[in-house]
Amino acid sequence: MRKFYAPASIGNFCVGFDSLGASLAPIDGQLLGDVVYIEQANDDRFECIGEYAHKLPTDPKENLAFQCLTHFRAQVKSDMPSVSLTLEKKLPVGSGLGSSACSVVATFAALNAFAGTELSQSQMIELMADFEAKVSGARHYDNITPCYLGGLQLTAELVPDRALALPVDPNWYIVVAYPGFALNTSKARSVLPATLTLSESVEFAQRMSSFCTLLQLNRFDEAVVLMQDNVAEPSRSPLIEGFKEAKLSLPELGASVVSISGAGPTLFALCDSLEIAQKCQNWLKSNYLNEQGFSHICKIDSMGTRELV
Ligand SMILES: Nc1ncnc2c1ncn2[C@@H]1O[C@H](COP(=O)(O)OP(=O)(O)OP(=O)(O)O)[C@@H](O)[C@H]1O
Ligand SMILES: N[C@@H](CCO)C(=O)O
Repeated sequence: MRKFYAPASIGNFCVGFDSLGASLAPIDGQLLGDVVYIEQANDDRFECIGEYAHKLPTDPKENLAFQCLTHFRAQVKSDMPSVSLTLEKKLPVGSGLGSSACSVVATFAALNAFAGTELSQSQMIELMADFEAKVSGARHYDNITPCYLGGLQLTAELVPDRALALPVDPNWYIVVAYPGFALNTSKARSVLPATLTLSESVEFAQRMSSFCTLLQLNRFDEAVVLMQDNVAEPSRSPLIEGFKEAKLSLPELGASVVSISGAGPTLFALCDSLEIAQKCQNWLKSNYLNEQGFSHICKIDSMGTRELV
């Protein structure tokens, strides 16, 4: 039996709507992401287990991981031996942590390794993005590529090889807080502005391009100052109970940035010390999470999807 783990990620990373994404590694070593188990079998079998399995449709045909298996057999390797595939669903659905991307990326990574197909990185990314597009209502790569490759990625159709890794400040701590309720990505996309004015578009381009360039120059503190989301956050924040209060309170505790992770409702706070991160996490535990919620203090994961041994 082989096991593949795909980590959670923060889409948009505040300043790069649909174009920046960061992979997450909790500092306590917990696995925050989905795991796929694969082994040869007499016929194709699929099972979904884990803490959030009950939140997914019971019909395997409606599970993205099973759909990836069917697609891989039909389009990539029809003579692949039969497999038993198990998805351990460890991330809540509709969380803003790239939950569907985790299932898709872990499954394709497992199938590619099991079948020995050795698809190129670009082929893998395209396969994965096709499935992300099915559920979120738009083709975007900002959960797929950080989840697959690790790191903070500038990632979009126009980006060479779909992804360019950016340097990150080794001092950054990222507190993620999932409040305990779901927000469907397609719903969170339906409230977005249909158009941006010329000045809004120019400001977005200036922020994102300067942010990426400053990271390349290791001028991290100046990059962080530019982290403001004028594209998605204003229309999405009313959908997320408690977000506005957190956005006001966490900077008083020292957070450098507070923003929505992906489509929400998970919130992330970027902090430049562990002490600040712990204070922010305590506040979030008392004021943002319900009984189903959770929070982790993370670093940016540098490994992406990997086989667990
Ligand atoms: N293995 C799976 N993992 C996650 N979602 C799945 C899976 N299989 C099917 N789905 C369905 O896909 C949809 C995913 O919705 P959505 O894009 O809002 O969630 P998400 O990917 O979990 O969100 P986010 O990227 O914000 O974490 C849901 O309707 C869910 O039932
Ligand atoms: N960039 C996507 C991420 C979805 O998790 C969005 O904000 O809708």
